[in-house]
Amino acid sequence: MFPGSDDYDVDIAIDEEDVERLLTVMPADVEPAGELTFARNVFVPLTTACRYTCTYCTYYDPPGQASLLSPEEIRDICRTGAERGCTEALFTFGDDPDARYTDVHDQLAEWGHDSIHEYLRAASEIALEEGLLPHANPGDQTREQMATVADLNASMGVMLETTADVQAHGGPRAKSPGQRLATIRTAGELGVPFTTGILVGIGEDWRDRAESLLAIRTLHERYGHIQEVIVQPVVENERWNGGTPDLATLRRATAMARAALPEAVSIQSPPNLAPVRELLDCGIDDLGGVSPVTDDHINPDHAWPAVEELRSIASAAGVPLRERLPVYERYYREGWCPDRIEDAIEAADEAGRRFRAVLDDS
Ligand SMILES: O=c1nc2n(C[C@H](O)[C@H](O)[C@H](O)CO)c3cc(O)ccc3cc-2c(=O)[nH]1
Ligand SMILES: C[C@H]1O[C@@H](n2cnc3c(N)ncnc32)[C@H](O)[C@@H]1O
Ligand code: MET
Ligand code: SF4
Repeated sequence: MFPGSDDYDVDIAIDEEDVERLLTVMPADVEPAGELTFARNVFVPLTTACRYTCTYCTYYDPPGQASLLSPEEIRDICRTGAERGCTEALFTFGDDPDARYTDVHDQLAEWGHDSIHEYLRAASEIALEEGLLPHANPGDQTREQMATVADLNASMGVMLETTADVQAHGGPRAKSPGQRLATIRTAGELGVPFTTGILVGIGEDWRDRAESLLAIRTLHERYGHIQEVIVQPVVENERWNGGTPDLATLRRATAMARAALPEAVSIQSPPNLAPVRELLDCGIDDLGGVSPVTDDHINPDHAWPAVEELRSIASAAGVPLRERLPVYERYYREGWCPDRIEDAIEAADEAGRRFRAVLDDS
């Protein structure tokens, strides 16, 4: 059905009638949300080594030049974040650095790790020790890789981006939609609360957007694990001059996401990349993770707004702003969280950091 589906044994059939219905959805057809949520995080870019070469991405460095954060650097970032009231350590970094990056491999081996996932496990331990809840998005993951870190993560994520074969993902080192769908499925099988989303403006058309959202819905219907769907505009940078979607496109794509997913699944718009004030009537109910401490290392030209700005946005929408944890409340209540995560939430409360109050503040 989707490019690469067979390679990863992904069995998702999209109903043509559902596609047609989504293609008619406009902003006026969706209900605005009753509140806006956000999370406070620190961005921990473990490595800029990446197996892929997405043409819109300035994050990755070529072999020989890639960075690798040391355990001490990870601890420093997490400690500062905890001191500044953050709840989440966002581990998002280059996808599965392979044998092309021998220097990265050698450094990991010197620190006693066979793979980036083993290192991610160690990094998640550090975050927990410093009082933060890990949320890892290392891109595509095998079941074995995800299982290596799942018990130390409050939630995990990968952007589906698109189910279409687009040139931006092309070339010899191409992302495969089938592999990304398989990653989202694996999270469902392992019971990991999950964040995903679409990247708008990378060469996909309206039908591709509808099919991508329906593929996410299908996996959520099977496992119930999708906590939020990000509708993210691609933004220009020194590698990407393919433009950013115009407002009408972004409004329609956001409304389409709202219409495609059940109400319990949040629709997130990133306030440093998208004109969120113009999207408030398109069904968004979450503003994602913002950091008082670190840059958005993926889009460093786009600074996070301060929480005061989020408050002003919510007030423009006439709805309350509520802080949340990286794991959504219902998953915590329904017992999805691994023991270590439940313990960390409890320990934060005992230390006066009130993680449960963030959950309860609804
Ligand atoms: O699951 C993901 N979360 C991403 N997040 C996290 C997200 O905004 C929230 O922290 C999650 O909603 C946690 O629930 C980002 C946060 C940033 O600060 C910058 C970039 C991203 C990108 C992603 C992403 O691709 N996937
Ligand atoms: C964390 C997510 O950031 C997205 N990402 C990478 N480069 C860009 C860009 N130029 N604009 C917007 N999003 C981008 C990818 O979809 C990745 O999954
Ligand atoms: C730094 S981009 C986010 C993580 C991963 N490389 C991906 O594209 O999915
Ligand atoms: S978007 Fe992620 S997978 Fe693509 S090149 Fe950048 S770091 Fe690698």
